[in-house]
Amino acid sequence: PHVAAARYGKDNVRVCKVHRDPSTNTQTVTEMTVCCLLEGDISTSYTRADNSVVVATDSIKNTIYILAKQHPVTPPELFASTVASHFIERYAHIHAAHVRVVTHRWTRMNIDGKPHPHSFLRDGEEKRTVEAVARRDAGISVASSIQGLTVLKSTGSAFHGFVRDEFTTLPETWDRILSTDVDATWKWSTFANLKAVQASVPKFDKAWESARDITLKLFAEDDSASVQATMYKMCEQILAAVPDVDSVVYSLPNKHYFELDLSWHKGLKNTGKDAEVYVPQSSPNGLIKCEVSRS
Ligand SMILES: O=c1[nH]c(=O)c2nn[nH]c2[nH]1
Repeated sequence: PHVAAARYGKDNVRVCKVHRDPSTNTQTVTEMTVCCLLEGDISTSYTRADNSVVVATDSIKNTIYILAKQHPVTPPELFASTVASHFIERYAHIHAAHVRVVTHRWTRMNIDGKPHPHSFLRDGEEKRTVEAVARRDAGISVASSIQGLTVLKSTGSAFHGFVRDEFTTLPETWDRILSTDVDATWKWSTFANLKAVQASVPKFDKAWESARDITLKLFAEDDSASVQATMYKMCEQILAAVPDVDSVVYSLPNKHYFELDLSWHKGLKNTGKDAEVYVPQSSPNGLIKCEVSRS
């Protein structure tokens, strides 16, 4: 037997960085959870108990804090690339570094109609996530995501015309509740090196805002024929809005809200056009995935 693949490192490294701007007496908070896994000439640490090739995961954790102190932590695309590049540059026997940065929401409070200088709120568990992979002599691949953005629309969603056979019980509908947790990823064209990522810094926040706005606008306005049809439109519009992105990936659970027949109670009408009271389903859920590439 031989080691077919291996990577190791530290997961769930929680980082909070406070930026203080004395000129405006305003402070900004960035909180993230980092995972950093290394690949390279490390097989002997598995096969021969050879620890001489192991950069301890504790040292990886220390490095993440030091780099957070010495370098910008925003946009997350830059920080993830900074961390990944560090390990390739510093250790000749490490050939790839996989870094995931999950950023949490700390939205500045508006107090009496004014942005507060140093107070923030967690307005949702939605995450902005980045995965950067730096490979020796092969540049840096960066994928940006929105995850856990939970949305619901109470109409404007239909699902009919699907396969009807001896396995089918689902009634067709022209008007249903649609709810999902958005998981959207846009994959950037490979960056040659960290300098190339730094040169693209102005594009990352704009791309995230575009992807988020496109997702919410289409979710709200599309007269949805299915999750599939609506998510494809989201992919198309993100590709059109962000030229440096090669492909877009969506993974959307269909979080069902079932109609409830109450007619057994004195003929109470609560289905179809009379539906008002629904039963939210925890499980099972539909799960609809797609990747749409530019060419
Ligand atoms: O939007 C939907 N797509 C599907 O594939 C599906 N299957 N059941 N309900 C569904 N809704």
